[in-house]
Amino acid sequence: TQSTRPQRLLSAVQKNATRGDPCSVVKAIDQFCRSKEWAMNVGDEKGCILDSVVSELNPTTVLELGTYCGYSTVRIANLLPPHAKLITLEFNPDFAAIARQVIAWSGLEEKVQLVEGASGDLIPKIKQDFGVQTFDLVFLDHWKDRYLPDTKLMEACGLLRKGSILLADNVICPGTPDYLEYVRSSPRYESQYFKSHLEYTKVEDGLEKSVFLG
Ligand SMILES: O=C(NCCCCCn1ccnc1)c1cc(-c2ccc(F)cc2)cc(O)c1O
Ligand SMILES: [Mg+2]
Repeated sequence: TQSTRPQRLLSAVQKNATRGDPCSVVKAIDQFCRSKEWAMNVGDEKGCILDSVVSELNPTTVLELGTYCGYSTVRIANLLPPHAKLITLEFNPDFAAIARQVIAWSGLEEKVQLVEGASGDLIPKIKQDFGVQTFDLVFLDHWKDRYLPDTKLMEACGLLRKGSILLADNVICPGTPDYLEYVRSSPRYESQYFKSHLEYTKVEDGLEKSVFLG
């Protein structure tokens, strides 16, 4: 039977990266996506912007919406302090199965909790089921039409506090127009656009960083 792109990406990690070395896992995925097959990881260019936001914030609680193969999960977890926790939600069980193996190969399982399911169903359960009260950082990288409803849901569930940071991928390509309009016009957010490119291409894309003002 035919392998899937996530399976081929995982094979490239297991072949070219060193177990327990998150940087080599990130490098192996970027090399695979540049030289073999494009895949929808945040990528190296936007990944550097992600790294700088994480490093500056030094978060202890992080929520990632959209794990895919775990590329950004590994980038973020690699920069977290010892007892910090990253919860990552993935709807697609095939993606989740690959991501678990990529995260394990990087040796960062201790810092990561991957939960399978729909963000709309899981977000209201986070406080009771995962022992997190609020998130210092949320990385949005799942279905683009879920960014806005899930942001409103996180507000309603009290998962954001004054100073919480939302960092959203793909605000230009594929685009999240309703979300962008909301965080840029709402008095409850201070937003900033980081211009970049769609992963592994010359197409414009960028990250929107929005601080929740409470
Ligand atoms: O759709 C994307 N991500 C969501 C994947 C499914 C999420 C499932 N899920 C997880 C949790 N809840 C639901 C995405 C797409 C593209 C892209 C850009 C150009 C193009 F021509 C084709 C594709 C680039 C990205 O960087 C992306 O992130
Ligand atoms: Mg993305």
